Amino acid sequence: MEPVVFKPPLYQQRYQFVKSYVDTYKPKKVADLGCSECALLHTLRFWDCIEVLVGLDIDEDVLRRKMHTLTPLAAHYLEPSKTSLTVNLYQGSVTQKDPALLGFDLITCIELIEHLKADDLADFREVLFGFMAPFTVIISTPNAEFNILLPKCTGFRHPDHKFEWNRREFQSWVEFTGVGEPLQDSKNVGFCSQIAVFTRNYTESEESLKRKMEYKSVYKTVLHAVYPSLQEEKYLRQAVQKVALFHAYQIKANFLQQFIPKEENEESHNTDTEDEEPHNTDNEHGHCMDLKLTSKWPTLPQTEQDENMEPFLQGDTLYVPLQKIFCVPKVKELCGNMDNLRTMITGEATLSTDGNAILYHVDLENSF
Ligand SMILES: C[S@@+](CC[C@H](N)C(=O)[O-])C[C@H]1O[C@@H](n2cnc3c(N)ncnc32)[C@H](O)[C@@H]1O
Ligand SMILES: [Mg+2]
Repeated sequence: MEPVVFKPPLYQQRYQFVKSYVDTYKPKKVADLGCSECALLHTLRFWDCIEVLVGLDIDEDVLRRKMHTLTPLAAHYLEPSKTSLTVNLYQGSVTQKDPALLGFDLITCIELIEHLKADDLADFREVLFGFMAPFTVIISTPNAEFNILLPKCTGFRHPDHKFEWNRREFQSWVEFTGVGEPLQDSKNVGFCSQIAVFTRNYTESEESLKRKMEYKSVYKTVLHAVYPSLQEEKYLRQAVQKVALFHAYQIKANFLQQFIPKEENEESHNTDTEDEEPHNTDNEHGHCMDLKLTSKWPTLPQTEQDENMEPFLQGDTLYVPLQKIFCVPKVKELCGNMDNLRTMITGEATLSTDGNAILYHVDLENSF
């Protein structure tokens, strides 16, 4: 018999099933029970909608071996994401009730239930649907009928399996679907992995939730990782400072271009191509860089809008208006309004007394 080959591999199709659900329904709190090597959690980690990601497994060693795959890296601190994410890994049994798993939008149990003994399976059903009661549960488990298409499979698919259900056993209590279809001319055996999706059709009362929250914690925390995000004041402040002060510096550099003596300006651009923008004609003033030039400046702007927007020199102080920095789309997106911009750069830049401009000391005579 031709061995059945799944493309992509079956485990990836199971994960894809969950990812498609997440794409469609955008759950915020997601837990994976029997998460083992945390592979599903790892792929779900950067789904923007997910704010809390939890893994539970009875095997602490497997969690400890893989938990590093879920901790934030230096790159996450350099570029914090817009949305917040907390990842918790717990060691414990799915037959135990712990408030840590209350209030979830989605709980997945991928190839878990067949590892539970009959008693534990009964307890788990009560824990999952009675206590945890998430909005949605996705359960996948092997389909025993498919095993005739798996030549190497003589008993159960895995020595630790306590049972493998046929479709009827599973279908009697679930909305029925699955991944891993048999070839077209194969027998009608159903999917290789059977998948059940349960959706809660009632709203839990606050009183009931409160009662459950009072249960004693029993799981052991193996990992608690909070990813840096722009939801946190300190990371937002850092991001604003980085982008705003970079642009302020660029505005300053562009402004000062016009004072660079012509020859030097040409030298520094001796690799210019024809494609580049023509040089600012103000540079025609040549290299006689003296204070006459600076006193020629500022040509203070005419309209009020210009006044708010354009950098200008007063003596040896360059004013870079916050309004101009605020017009940079990324700055606007991060700050929302000018007051926030002002607050977040205070302390990192010197501001004018009215707080409307960043000040730079410039020494035009000795700068070029
Ligand atoms: C086949 S593995 C799950 C694979 C994983 N969900 C995936 O898709 O990659 C089954 C996992 O269930 C865990 N497990 C078995 N009994 C458990 C229990 N009572 N409570 C929590 N986890 C349990 C095992 O330690 C094992 O890691
Ligand atoms: Mg299994």
